[in-house]
Amino acid sequence: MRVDIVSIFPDYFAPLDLSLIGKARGTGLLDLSVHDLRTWTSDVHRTVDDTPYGGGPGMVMRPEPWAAALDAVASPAAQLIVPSPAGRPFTQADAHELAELPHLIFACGRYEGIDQRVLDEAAARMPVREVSLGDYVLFGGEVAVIVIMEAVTRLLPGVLGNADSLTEESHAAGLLEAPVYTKPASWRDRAVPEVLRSGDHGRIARWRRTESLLRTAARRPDMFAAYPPESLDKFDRAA
Ligand SMILES: CN1CCCC[C@@H]1Cn1ccc2ccc(-c3n[nH]c(N)c3C#N)cc21
Repeated sequence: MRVDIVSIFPDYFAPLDLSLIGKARGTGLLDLSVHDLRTWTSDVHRTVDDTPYGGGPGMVMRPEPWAAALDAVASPAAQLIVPSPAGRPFTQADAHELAELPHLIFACGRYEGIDQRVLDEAAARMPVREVSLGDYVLFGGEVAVIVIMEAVTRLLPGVLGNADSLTEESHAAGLLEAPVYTKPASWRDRAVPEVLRSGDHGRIARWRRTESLLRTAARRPDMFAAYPPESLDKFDRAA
């Protein structure tokens, strides 16, 4: 997978040199380039913003540098991902869709956002997705891109050592994952649930599913309501 990120703060993406994303870059699973939008400015001050038409607070990112940047990094297979508080909520399903694509371009907005004509112009030649991480306001798109990059990269074949972990985790099966435990068996007078130390894999699987269902019902009624009724086991904590 090829990924191009365009931002006025390219150093924000230093974390993408670390851990499994850094390893994926090193092994060639991920071809990631980070670009400074100011590369495509033409004035001595390297200006990327200007006052908003119609008035209002703050500044808006000018279309010319963005158009030149997108021209420079685009390819026939590219899709443009634009983080925005006005975007559609980004979900695990979106992560799976993006992980299947050959080339992603991320446009990181700042200030009050990017001139709308940049997105309109891009949409004339490639798919454009405006996505939001959630109902809160960030300073810009960079943090969202780091989150999306982690959600997508971990789905690429060969990045996770144990692909099984992708099937059991939260949101993968439409449920929140069950609690996890490790040694010691008792810690500050708190014991690990006996079933997890029973060696009875059937009981363990039933216990984990029940815990997932209970957690999802309690914490994410929206997810629980969407869970196919035919998939619901009876709640059996006597696993
Ligand atoms: C604050 N400031 C004036 C109001 C409008 C937004 C602006 C800041 N800002 C500029 C570009 C940009 C991109 C994404 C986000 C963002 N916020 N929350 C999310 N879930 C986001 C995503 N994904 C915020 C951004």
